Amino acid sequence: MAARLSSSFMHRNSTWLLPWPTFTARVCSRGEGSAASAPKNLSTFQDKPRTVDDLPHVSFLELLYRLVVQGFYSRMHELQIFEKQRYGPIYRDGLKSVAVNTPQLLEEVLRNDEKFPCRGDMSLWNEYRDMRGFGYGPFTVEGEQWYNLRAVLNKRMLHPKDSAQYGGIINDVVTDFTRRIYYLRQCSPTGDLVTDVANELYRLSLEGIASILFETRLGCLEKEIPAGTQDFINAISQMFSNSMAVVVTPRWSRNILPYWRRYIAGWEGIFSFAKELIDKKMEIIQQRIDNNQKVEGEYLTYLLSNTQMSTKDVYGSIAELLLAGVDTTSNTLTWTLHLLSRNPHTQERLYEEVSAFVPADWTPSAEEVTQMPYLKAVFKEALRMYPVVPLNARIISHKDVAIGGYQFPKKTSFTLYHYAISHDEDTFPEPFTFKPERWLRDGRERPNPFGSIPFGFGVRGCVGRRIAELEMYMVLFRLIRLFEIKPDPTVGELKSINRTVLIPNKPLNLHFVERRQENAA
Ligand code: HEM
Repeated sequence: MAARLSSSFMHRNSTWLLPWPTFTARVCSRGEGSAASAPKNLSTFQDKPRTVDDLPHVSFLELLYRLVVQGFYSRMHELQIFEKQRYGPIYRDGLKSVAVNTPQLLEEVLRNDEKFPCRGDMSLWNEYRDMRGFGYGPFTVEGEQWYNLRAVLNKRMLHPKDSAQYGGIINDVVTDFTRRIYYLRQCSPTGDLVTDVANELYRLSLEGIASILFETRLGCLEKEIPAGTQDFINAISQMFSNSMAVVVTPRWSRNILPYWRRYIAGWEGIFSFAKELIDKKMEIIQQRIDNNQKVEGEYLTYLLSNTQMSTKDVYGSIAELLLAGVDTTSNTLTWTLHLLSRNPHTQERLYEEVSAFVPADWTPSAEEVTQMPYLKAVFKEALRMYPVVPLNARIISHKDVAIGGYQFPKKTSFTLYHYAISHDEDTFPEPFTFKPERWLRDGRERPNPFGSIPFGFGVRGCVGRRIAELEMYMVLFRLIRLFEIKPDPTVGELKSINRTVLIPNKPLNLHFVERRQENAA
């Protein structure tokens, strides 16, 4: 348990990480198995139904050995592939959850999603909210309350038409970002190098999501980040970096050791920043109401004035949306730029699509960028190779289920090994090669849709998907039209490490060579 928790809350290289839930639900078992065994065939011809006891399983000690001695701790996504080779498509993992790692089994699990799907225990996050009387957000709330909250949050966000309304705001942010890229290039010795691109994309993503949620600009793309915004970024970092210590140290030590205090201080910083912006917006809305003026605005105004949500619930939801939206989007963009820099032919094909699509001096609208098949295929493929959320979970709470020919009682926890699935050789030949063409609808056979579902599935799937896609399409469109992106040979090979989201193991530098000739043409 601690291992999964720690992986979920690690902090590194100034990257702040989204916690995926920890699993407290155990597989209900009729008894412990003995040694790890070889995978068994999923034959349906057998005397009695197979149960969890018939599954191959990994012991906790073995998991510890792999993580600590074999060094899979930072490469838990690679451990998914290692275990798949050793134990087969379905087995009990070292934390006693049922691991599935083929598109077919993933589909079976997710088709059993209940009305209120559950990923796992979020009590560490809930504790702070309970202490301060803040409401729960989409990550922390469960059951019917979650369902009602999503009904509210989904509006103005989930449908492509909803996200299109933010096209103007996002384009403004992207314009500032390209300006910043020009500025950073100028400061570099070669005149075109941008160092630590992931950090720049983090600033872009935070600015983008905040401008939608708060309807205000934070200034992340200015030369110097404003102090209040920097405090907020530091607070996120502080909360995540102390989470692991809080989990592994006993409750009685909370007043003695510094971790709990720091962890809570991190949350205080996050909520006080969000609260200040929300309170400001409420004042503006109230003034307009008092003056009999029409209340107009984007997401926050909608939550505050058009829904039955209490202010404390708005605080909870906005904070969680903000935390969920930044690392995911920025790391996806980082991997995409990295892949394009290493694949000039792909980049050229993308440039052809981009430059043929709208006139050179034209800023594309949301409708326009979402109609570009190759651009979309590039992101689908980047997310297949680097699914920023490499692992997810479901607890089937209220019914017994049959998955892969095995019977499982209710409350069984399933771990969804997305990294292994999206590198499944049968579904994706040459799984480690970047081939956006796989995803084109040009008559070729398309891969199993469950082979890569980077935004999750069904009613509990990602609420920010359309906004993230729009932002990523818009920024890539503009960058590719302006620049040819080339690798910095001094960086060497970039590897992915797992810090809940997949991040690069070292800073990525890229050359942004201006396509001046072509732009002028
Ligand atoms: C490339 C960007 C992103 C990726 C790959 C991504 C991926 C995911 C995944 C895999 C899940 C879990 C879904 C499931 O369990 O089926 C999720 C949930 C969630 N995401 Fe995203 N996400 C991204 C961007 C965003 C953004 C921009 C926001 C905020 C605007 C956001 C907000 C959320 C929230 C609130 C949840 C929890 C939903 C719930 O439990 O009901 N995400 N995301």
